[in-house]
Amino acid sequence: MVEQLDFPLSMADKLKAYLPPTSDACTHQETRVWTTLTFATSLDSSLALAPGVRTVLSGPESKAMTHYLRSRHDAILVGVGTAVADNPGLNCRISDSQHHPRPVVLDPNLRWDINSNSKVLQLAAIGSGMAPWVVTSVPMDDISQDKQDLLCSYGGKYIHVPLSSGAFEWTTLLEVLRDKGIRSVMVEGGGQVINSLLAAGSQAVVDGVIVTIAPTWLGGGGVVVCPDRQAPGLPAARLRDVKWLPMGDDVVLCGRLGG
Ligand SMILES: NC(=O)c1ccc[n+]([C@@H]2O[C@H](COP(=O)([O-])OP(=O)(O)OC[C@H]3O[C@@H](n4cnc5c(N)ncnc54)[C@H](O)[C@@H]3O)[C@@H](O)[C@H]2O)c1
Ligand SMILES: Nc1nc(=O)c(N)c(NC[C@H](O)[C@H](O)[C@H](O)COP(=O)(O)O)[nH]1
Repeated sequence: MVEQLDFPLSMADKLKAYLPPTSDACTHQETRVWTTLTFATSLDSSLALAPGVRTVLSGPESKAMTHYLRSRHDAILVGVGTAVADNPGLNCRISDSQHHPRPVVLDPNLRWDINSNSKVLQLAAIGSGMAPWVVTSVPMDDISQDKQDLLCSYGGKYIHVPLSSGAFEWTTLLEVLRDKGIRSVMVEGGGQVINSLLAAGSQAVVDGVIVTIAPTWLGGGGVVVCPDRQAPGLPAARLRDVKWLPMGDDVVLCGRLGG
């Protein structure tokens, strides 16, 4: 049975200021990709009990919110650590939405063994999601034709982006996505992706931040959101235009960062 989630319009309205403009109100989207950072965290800033462990934090209401966010973005971006740990679907399961975001997976060294058993491809095959774009630093000529054909047969592809100081540069990544028709992206995680996006040189690309905070402490050893400081003695980042929305047992924190 395909899961169906509902998110009340009254709640959706409260998130509006933190989300990409709808196509009829589109202004800046021709030139920049609207970037929303969104994830669920424990009270001790953990995304998961340990790297590689799928950990449910969101309650039903905030989970529905996350899927509403998926209905409002062209793309959903995760790191290969999340792809490997969670075997995620990365689709939209809101009952009255026909839209699925394009999954984008940062996999510089092609660590993800994506195959016909991967949930994201199974969903794409039945029209309940889209096949991923895998962003890698491996040159296309070095990716086996079988691998490329498999992804292509589901409607996905590999995209080569060179590394800069050992990582993809966010402005470059977003330009690549924009050139392929993406106008909005939600970055879901995991820890390394979020910490890299919140780094001093990158956070300016973030428009909206929507964080689910679950009333639980996961304890030491988790996957932690803890970006580097801007400089010694200076905080890493601070949100503005902040709003807190209770959602079931969780609270959802909305704010703006760069933009
Ligand atoms: N609670 C949540 O909202 C949430 C969301 C997503 C993932 N998770 C959890 O987080 C864990 C995975 O997090 P993680 O930190 O281990 O992995 P991750 O998903 O952040 O992936 C890390 C990998 O992505 C690549 N990567 C990340 N940033 C990059 C950059 N700027 N340039 C180039 N490559 C980059 C690298 O290969 C890196 O090893 C899993 O347990 C998953 O269940 C939780
Ligand atoms: N909002 C949120 N609450 C959580 O409790 C949790 N664990 C995630 N995790 C985010 C991660 O990026 C993907 O949501 C998962 O990998 C599962 O993906 P699917 O639901 O199968 O698409 N996100």
